[in-house]
Amino acid sequence: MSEDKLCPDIPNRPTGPLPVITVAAVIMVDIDGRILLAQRPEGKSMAGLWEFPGGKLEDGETPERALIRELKEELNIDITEACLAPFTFASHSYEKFHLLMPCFLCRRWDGIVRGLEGQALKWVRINELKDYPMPPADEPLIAMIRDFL
Ligand SMILES: Nc1nc2c([nH]c(=O)n2[C@H]2C[C@H](O)[C@@H](COP(=O)(O)OP(=O)(O)OP(=O)(O)O)O2)c(=O)[nH]1
Ligand SMILES: [Mg+2]
Repeated sequence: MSEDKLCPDIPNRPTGPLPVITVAAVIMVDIDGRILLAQRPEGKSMAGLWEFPGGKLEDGETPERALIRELKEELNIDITEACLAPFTFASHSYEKFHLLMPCFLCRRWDGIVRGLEGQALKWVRINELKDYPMPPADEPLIAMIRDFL
């Protein structure tokens, strides 16, 4: 048997176990097909990068409940579970944790989007997404969104 590996190890990948953190995210699409990005504020990890709205699940919370809560807290809008369509997920090892991020699509919400936590918000066309640097976990999602929209 050859020792050659079909899938070589990714360099610099930590070998010890990483805590798995679940973050729910939503790709909000407006009537013109633009997508909402939020900029991570100064003082947070990955500050300045653009992300899909959402956040970490609290104990006992489903991804859908977490998004309903986060979008109210962060964007001042109301959404319902029925308007959250499971779309894809990201699974990515950062240095200190492994991110598991279920991503939903949402085209309907109540209220006007407003950044309640001082974060910059931007409605972006799919072809412009490349101009907004995103966390590494998000990079594979861009092609999936482009294929879908
Ligand atoms: N909401 C969101 N988070 C993302 C995306 N991509 C990505 O790597 N993340 C990471 C950044 C954070 O580590 C985590 C989001 O959790 P959070 O928004 O509740 O985190 P936080 O800023 O309160 O806390 P932290 O980053 O200081 O740990 O997931 C994304 O598209 N949307
Ligand atoms: Mg958040």
